[in-house]
Amino acid sequence: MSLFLVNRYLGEEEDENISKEHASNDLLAKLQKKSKQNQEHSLKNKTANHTVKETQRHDVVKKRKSLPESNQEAQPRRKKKLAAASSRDLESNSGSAKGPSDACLTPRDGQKDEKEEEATAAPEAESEKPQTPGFTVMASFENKPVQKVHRVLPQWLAQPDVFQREIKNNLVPVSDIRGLCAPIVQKLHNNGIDHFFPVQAEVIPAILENMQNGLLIGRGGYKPRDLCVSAPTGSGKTLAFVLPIIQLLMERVVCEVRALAVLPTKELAQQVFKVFTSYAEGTPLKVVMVAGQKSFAAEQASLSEMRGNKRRSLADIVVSTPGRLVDHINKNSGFSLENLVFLVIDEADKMIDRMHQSWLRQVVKAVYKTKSDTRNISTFARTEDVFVTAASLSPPQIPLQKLLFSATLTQNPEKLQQLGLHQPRLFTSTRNHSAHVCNQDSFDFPQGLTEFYVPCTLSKKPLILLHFILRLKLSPILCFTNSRETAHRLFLLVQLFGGVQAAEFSSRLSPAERKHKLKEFEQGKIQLLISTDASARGIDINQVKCVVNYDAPQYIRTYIHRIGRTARAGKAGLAFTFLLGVQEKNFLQMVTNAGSPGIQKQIIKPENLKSMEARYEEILQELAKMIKSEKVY
Ligand SMILES: Nc1ncnc2c1ncn2[C@@H]1O[C@H](COP(=O)(O)OP(=O)(O)OP(=O)(O)O)[C@@H](O)[C@H]1O
Repeated sequence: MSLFLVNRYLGEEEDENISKEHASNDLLAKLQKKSKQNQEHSLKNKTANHTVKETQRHDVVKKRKSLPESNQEAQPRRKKKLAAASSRDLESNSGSAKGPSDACLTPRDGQKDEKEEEATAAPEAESEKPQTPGFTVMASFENKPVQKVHRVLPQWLAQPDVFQREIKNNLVPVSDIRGLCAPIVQKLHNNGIDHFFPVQAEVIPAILENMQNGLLIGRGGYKPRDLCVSAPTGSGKTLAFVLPIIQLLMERVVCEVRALAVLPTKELAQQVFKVFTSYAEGTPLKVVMVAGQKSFAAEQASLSEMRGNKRRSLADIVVSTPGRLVDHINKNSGFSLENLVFLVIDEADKMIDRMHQSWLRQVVKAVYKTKSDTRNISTFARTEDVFVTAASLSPPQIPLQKLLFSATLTQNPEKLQQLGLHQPRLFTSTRNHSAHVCNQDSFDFPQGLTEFYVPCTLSKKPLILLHFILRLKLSPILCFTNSRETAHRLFLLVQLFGGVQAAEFSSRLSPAERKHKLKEFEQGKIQLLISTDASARGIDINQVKCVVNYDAPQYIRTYIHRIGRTARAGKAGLAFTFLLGVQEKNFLQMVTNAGSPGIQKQIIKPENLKSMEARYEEILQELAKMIKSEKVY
């Protein structure tokens, strides 16, 4: 019995009574006859066409030689010929094998060369071809205004997990977070933390939910999803990854590098290292920093040691900068990432910009570099599979989960794609994520921040800054310049003026000096820290009341990170940007487009600066001499 009924064409005179075999023989004979007829027919046509084409070509040449014909006259005649040809085709319809595409014509006005004549003449002769009665005039267009195309986000970016931006009114008691173990809760309590900030309350459980019996396993036994977190500056992103990582690794038996946090600068690496160390205290976990603050050999010794002829890891958690990390991957045979489970990419947008250094490719290569001997004895496999299938998970894999954090995370899928994320999940407080259409340069600003811009001239900038400290008592002030030369010059000027405890912070200083200056600033020993963008990102300095953009930042991301050094952890803060007349329009536009809740104008009256002007004129000359002598040495 057949499974499917196949209907076959049996010809017009199908006789119900004849046998199947008989019918198919008949049909075959009929088809053969028809095919023979068609062949003869097409042969005849070819000969006829050739003769007609030749005659046409002769006619065209003759016409050209004798009388020039205007387009207006020629066009209707050509149309008539075509219409006649197509109606003949429709009538005859002799079952020619040629397709309708042969009949497509595109006559153009005002062009009458030999080719065109051929094109119009040929279909006239090829009477067998089916043709459409009308024809489309090409090369003519309507001048419509072009509609703007909006980028459409992939689903994970368009539908994120959204949390509250406002911190103070949305604190979550630590005890409300499921899955946090008692030692971590105790540690938080000791550090004076009884409530989580919104980003922490959302992200910590999301990382913890993949932990089962000390193993990292995603939903349904698959690889866990990678997480991207976009939250305002000072919203507590560091604890959001430090706490779950410590909790998930604290039960480990053998010491191996299982978590790696990569940050763009030494200062940031130092800061995150401190937080990891503080929460790893009292657990067997060892945290090591490799950011170039010590010699390579010293870092090498802190990462691993040789026991007999066996390598032994001395680090569970490594905090690093990309350059030094790549050095250790390539030159330190004792550094292994084969057991890595968490890869934290902090300040992720900055780290994506550093992708040309191919640090991530090197990390991934080191992670999946399992030696053949260990593969045989290990219960778990480590292979870099493009597709996650049941087969690819047998034997069970050691997964690698990527955790991305930034206050200005790019929404550009092309850029994010470079990170090779696995089914990513986005956590954000940004409002515009709800729409499928995105504005790439829109970000969330800290709730407690008040923004001002100060219209000024170049020569009045130092006086306004001094006025802020000496009269308005706004210190401690973190002041940003666009270059280290400006930072240095301004520092010298303020020092010469006197009455203000100032310091500079730029690449002119050694890492140790920079660390020292930051410490003094935090302790309140320095009222004014004049810095380049070296301290703009991620640096968490307690009690910065006020940020001054002495030079207006060129990019919105720079602005957001600079002003984010104040109004941290739900506190209030002020941000002033000095603007020259020519900068005002563009700067205000940039800030408004970025989603700023509002930037107010702050005018400093000239009479408020008058009393400082004489002294200022005096020191300008001294400053010029000082800079000249510095250049000589
Ligand atoms: N739950 C909490 N309770 C009180 N203070 C907290 C809490 N979480 C974090 N903090 C403090 O808030 C400050 C900002 O935290 P953190 O540096 O992690 O912010 P961030 O979001 O990483 O900022 P940035 O984007 O600028 O790097 C820190 O001083 C931190 O100690």
